[in-house]
Amino acid sequence: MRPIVIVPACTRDFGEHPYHAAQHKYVDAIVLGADCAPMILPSLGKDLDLETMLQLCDGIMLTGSASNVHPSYYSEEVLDPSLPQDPARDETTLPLIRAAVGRGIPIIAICRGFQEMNVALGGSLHQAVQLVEGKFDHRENPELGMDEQYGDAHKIQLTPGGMLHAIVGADEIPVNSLHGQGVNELAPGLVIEARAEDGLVEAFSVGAAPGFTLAVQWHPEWRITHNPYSMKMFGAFGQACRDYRARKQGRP
Ligand SMILES: N[C@@H](CCC(=O)NCCCC(=O)O)C(=O)O
Repeated sequence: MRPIVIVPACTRDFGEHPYHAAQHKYVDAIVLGADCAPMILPSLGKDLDLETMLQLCDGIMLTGSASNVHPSYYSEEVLDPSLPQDPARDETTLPLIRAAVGRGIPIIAICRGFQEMNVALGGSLHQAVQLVEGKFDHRENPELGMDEQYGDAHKIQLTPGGMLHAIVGADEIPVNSLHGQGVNELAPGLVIEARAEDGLVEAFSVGAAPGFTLAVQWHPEWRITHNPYSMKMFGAFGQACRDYRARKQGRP
């Protein structure tokens, strides 16, 4: 039996009907990279039976999304109302993150998921990184094809001696970049695992968490089997989920 990894959905309207949706590349990475069983979790917010979901799962993946975490969660007004939001996803993931970290449930978080973790644990975001003095524009060019949009965009420097440095086995790696927002104030207790060349935090872990936690701003799920660094990251996450499941079942 493979460990179950829950994937909180984005809410989207397809025609007249609202859906709970997750992109294929994320759930595919859980299978191909972590050798776990993905299960998309409807973002029901306060109506979600959080306890049942936490009992059921052996890991959590927080995906990217074009939508932004609502800035009211870090006491700011919306800077650009034309950008998409997903309140139902916020209401689902932010309490889920806090509960899961406390229980040691393994978490891998990507892009929006990375930003959700920082906000859920008490941090804040730059709502438009490109407007911050000294920071690059980290957004993708939407006029390019997908392979170019998800291609290498810049390098990141991994924190020497850090968890991600140990997993990846390199001091510096190239990453893609498809985000307009980014970490401003890092939440208390988060450990920086990588920074971009402009100093922006690109990866962190939760220092005191009893379980595996890895949050990254880029997209390791993209064509995961073609990227050895991504396969190492997801491999470590998958092993953490297997270990968590074994402990839950009282096995060594
Ligand atoms: N909206 C946030 C997060 C950006 C993000 O997750 N981009 C990926 C969207 C498409 C995908 O899931 O691959 C921001 O703009 O910073």
